Amino acid sequence: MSGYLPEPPFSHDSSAKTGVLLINLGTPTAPTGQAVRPYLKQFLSDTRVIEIPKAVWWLILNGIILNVRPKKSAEKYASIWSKDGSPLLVNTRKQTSLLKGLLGEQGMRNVVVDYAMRYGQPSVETVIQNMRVQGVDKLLVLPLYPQYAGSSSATALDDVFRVLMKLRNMPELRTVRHFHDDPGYIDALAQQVQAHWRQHGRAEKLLMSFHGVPRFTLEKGDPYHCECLKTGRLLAERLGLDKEHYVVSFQSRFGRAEWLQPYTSATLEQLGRAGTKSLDVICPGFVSDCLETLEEIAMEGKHSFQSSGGGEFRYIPCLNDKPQWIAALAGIVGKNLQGWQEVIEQDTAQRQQRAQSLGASR
Ligand SMILES: C=CC1=C(C)c2cc3[nH]c(cc4nc(cc5[nH]c(cc1n2)c(C)c5CCC(=O)O)C(CCC(=O)O)=C4C)c(C)c3C=C
Ligand SMILES: [Fe+2]
Ligand SMILES: [Fe+2]
Repeated sequence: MSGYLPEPPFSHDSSAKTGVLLINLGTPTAPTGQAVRPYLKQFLSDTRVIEIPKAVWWLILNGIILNVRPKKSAEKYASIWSKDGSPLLVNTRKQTSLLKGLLGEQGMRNVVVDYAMRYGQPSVETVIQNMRVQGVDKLLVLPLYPQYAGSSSATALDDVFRVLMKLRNMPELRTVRHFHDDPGYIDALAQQVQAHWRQHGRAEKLLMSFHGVPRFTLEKGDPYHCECLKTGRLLAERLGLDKEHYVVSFQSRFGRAEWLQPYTSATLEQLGRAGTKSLDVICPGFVSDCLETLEEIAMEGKHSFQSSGGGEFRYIPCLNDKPQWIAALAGIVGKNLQGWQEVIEQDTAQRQQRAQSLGASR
């Protein structure tokens, strides 16, 4: 038996299509220890995420972490869970359907848009197979992480490559590495901050908190840190903020190793101790609100800032389903589809002509 996945049935009639596959991290199916455990097991078994010798990590993961963390994480998930499910999933689903609508309005025919999750469901394999059944033979993959990191974007792309290795008839492939300095994305963030300022006024400082990664990854050549700083600088420039009025920090430290600094938690405490009267906080590295923004920042972060002496804490939501973000996403997709759409349109026109002339000769 070959290790290939089945090929979709061949159809002479189906015209070729482009697939746009958005990939996000994934999230548990329920805010319970039982549901969080397999999610964490898959996530934390990824060697792009945990770079400790496999045998040692296996013991720590199975002996300690998977016995303790699922219950604790589940309590945190329960505090942010919505009636439609995990915010990360709900937001990713909305973004997908809004992007599909906008690309259609922009006249991009024969484009199939869908999302998959790196960990959990829907899996990359299921979604790619489903796209192939719909006639997709050109695939654009866009990990929903503005800044490239080995532990986020690269592992999402690994998943795609693993699926392609199992296909006899591979689609053409393009990948988006990052969009940390894309003008549409920076502009969407700036509009989000400005809308918040119009509603609540402007705080003393703006804190931009990005997800952290271990510090050694920077030393070994991962560009993530530089890309976060660049996003921060571009956003500050776009908002007209000078260096005293904004701070970039890194959150979500996992384990004992040093991660990128300054840590968000320590920064919030310092700002609180320094008597900061009001603070705006945004998480520009997340395009969807999720556990790390809604619980760790908007709840825990607020508490540590205020209990250290800080004043008003105003969390600015992620881009989620904001029209300016969906427009930016469509712009990134459009740029990356250049050339392909023309081929598909020519192909469709030729098919139609052939069908017409066949009809006329009958
Ligand atoms: C924004 C990009 C992300 C990078 C880079 C990233 C690296 C990274 N994460 C962990 C460990 C955990 N992260 C967890 C949640 C989580 N992480 C991201 C994004 C990035 N992670 C998101 C969007 C989320 C939220 C998921 C949701 O369901 O809402 C978790 C799970 C929650 C918990 O138990 O704390 C872990 C664990 C590491 C180790 C790492 C880089 C090495
Ligand atoms: Fe993470
Ligand atoms: Fe966290």
